[in-house]
Amino acid sequence: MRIIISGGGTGGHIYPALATLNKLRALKPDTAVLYIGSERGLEGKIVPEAGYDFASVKVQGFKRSLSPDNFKTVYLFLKAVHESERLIRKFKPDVVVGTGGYVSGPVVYAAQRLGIPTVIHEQNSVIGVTNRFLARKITKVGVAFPAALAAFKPNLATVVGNPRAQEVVETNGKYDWQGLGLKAGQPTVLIFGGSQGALKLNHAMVDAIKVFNRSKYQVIFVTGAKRYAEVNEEITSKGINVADNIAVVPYINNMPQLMPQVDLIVGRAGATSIAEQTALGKPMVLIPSPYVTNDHQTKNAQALVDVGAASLITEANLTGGHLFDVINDLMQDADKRQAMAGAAKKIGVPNAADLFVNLIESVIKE
Ligand SMILES: CC(=O)N[C@H]1[C@@H](OP(=O)(O)OP(=O)(O)OC[C@H]2O[C@@H](n3ccc(=O)[nH]c3=O)[C@H](O)[C@@H]2O)O[C@H](CO)[C@@H](O)[C@@H]1O
Repeated sequence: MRIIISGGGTGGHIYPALATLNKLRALKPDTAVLYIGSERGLEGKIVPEAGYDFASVKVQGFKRSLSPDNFKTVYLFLKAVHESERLIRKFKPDVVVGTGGYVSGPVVYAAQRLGIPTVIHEQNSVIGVTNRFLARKITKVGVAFPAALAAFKPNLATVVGNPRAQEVVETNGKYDWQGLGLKAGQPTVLIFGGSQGALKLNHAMVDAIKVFNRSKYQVIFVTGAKRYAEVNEEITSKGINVADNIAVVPYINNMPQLMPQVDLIVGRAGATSIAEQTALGKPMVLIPSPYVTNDHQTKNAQALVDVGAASLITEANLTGGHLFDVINDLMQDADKRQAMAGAAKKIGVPNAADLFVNLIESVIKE
């Protein structure tokens, strides 16, 4: 099979694409792959590191207000369609797959213009702008949440879960705790604000370090790569001591190895993170980002709170003290964590990569 895949901007769109490619390669080692991403997104670093050929096009998002910048967005889009057509003609894929983010718009649209089968994956329960645009001419759609089915024409979309969920479930092996300066076999909470880190969560965590210093469990505080320097400055300028049970790090490169090992996960309610955490059956504290389209993270989080898998903190109520109290209560209560873990696991889709790969193969056979 020859496949072009595109998705990017943030990890939530990139990791499902990579998990799909990894599964395809495991099943069919001779699969030829080209990943097309944006020039500025995280994919420019993550994809080549994962060992896939990478090409980039330049795109930017629409501003919600009437802004002259939107003319530039349209111009870049048309240019990216043209460039994608050139890449597609050269690579000759059997199928072109989009996993969301602005960049997948021109790439999948170009394939549609050239009459090549196209598949998109929607990670969220509320369908994104790019996927809404592409849906008009799409061959097949895989969605993570049943709630997203209604956004597509009948029989077009299938629930497949999120391919990255299967990847974290199938990854085993030891984690290098020493690399984080922590110990293996200790109760541990993992705190991260999506793939880019979250400003308010970081501030709250810096305030909470003083109290976490005295806790009997370990804390991994992931700041987001771009925010690492500013978090360290804040820690230093406030004269805060960081005890040995706490690791402050910019990014976790090997999340599928780490996530299964931790006892509680605290973070945003991005769809891909949630898919991983439910498939693994992890108790969660979610602080949904209020800055995303149609407030979809609050909907993602609420669905988990409703089934008893997560506790919710709104960003408006997020302080260091409150964050510590919620985490500390759960870390003292193994029964509660176990009940939440069981509820999470019930809604996880641990075979999502198989399901999505089958969907992709079905359009080629058609
Ligand atoms: C601000 C924004 O637009 N957020 C969206 C974006 O979030 P974002 O990119 O933050 O996505 P998610 O939280 O869904 O996924 C983050 C991914 O990055 C990984 N990870 C994270 C931190 C780290 O240090 N290492 C690491 O590997 C996680 O394990 C996960 O696989 O895409 C999601 C999926 O469409 C959406 O639901 C989110 O609303």
